[in-house]
Amino acid sequence: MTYHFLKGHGTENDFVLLPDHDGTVHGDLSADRVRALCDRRAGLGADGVLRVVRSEVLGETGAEWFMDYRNSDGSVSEMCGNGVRVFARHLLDEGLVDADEPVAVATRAGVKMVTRDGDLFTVDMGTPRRGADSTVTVEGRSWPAVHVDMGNPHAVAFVSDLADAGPLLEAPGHDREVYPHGVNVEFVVRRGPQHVAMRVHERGSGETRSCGTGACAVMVATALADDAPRGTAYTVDLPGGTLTITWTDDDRILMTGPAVVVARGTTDL
Ligand SMILES: N[C@H](CCC[C@H](N)C(=O)O)C(=O)O
Repeated sequence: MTYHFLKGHGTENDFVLLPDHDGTVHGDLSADRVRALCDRRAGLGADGVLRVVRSEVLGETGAEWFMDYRNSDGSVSEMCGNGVRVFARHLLDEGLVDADEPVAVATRAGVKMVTRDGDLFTVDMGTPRRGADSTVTVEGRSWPAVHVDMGNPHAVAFVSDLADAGPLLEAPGHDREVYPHGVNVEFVVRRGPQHVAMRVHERGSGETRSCGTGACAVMVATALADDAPRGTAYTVDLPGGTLTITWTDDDRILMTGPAVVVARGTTDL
């Protein structure tokens, strides 16, 4: 069966978007099909899939549109920060939402509000939650890991050099009691005041060029270490680009970055 897709990315964290407004095209979006779509040789290639479906179809509320996010291994995740910017861009590009209002996107981690300013999109990522800290390991080396939950789980490790994380071809060792459903692991170095750089091994996708929720988790861990006042903006450099993250006075995380749609087409996958 042939159907439409779009390809987009946010700081080179890339996604296949599947319009499925009434849920009748991809209602049975299986892990196998997600893996086939994300395959970078035999498929379209992506870090994940964003299914575009009306919330009512899934019994969700809070916003007209629901971002059904899947990792490239087919697993389901609660939230995707770079993805929600691309998702909001798509809704605006297609005239599916009022361009004069913030875009509301329902997700498994609640409703996210997205505002556009030219080529930049700002997402209210909600309130970060701290969990039990632990340790992550790579090739026999270990580091303390700060536990930040952005609707999905993160373990943030400060390292002296991003190369310390090694090739990141497999998931870093982590405490499965602290992270029973797996974890996104970020490695961070300082670049200056309110300025860090990171790499990430994503649960279900492997090392990616960027991770929006991961950048938020990194900012939270760094701001806590700095005892930074609320309202301080941090610059987070990722292999795929730069995001600006702010922790507001009312304890919410705002993430600002680009979102582009690079292709539209049809596929039989
Ligand atoms: N790339 C996404 C994160 C996906 C998280 C997913 N790997 C998980 O299992 O939580 C982002 O921009 O936030």
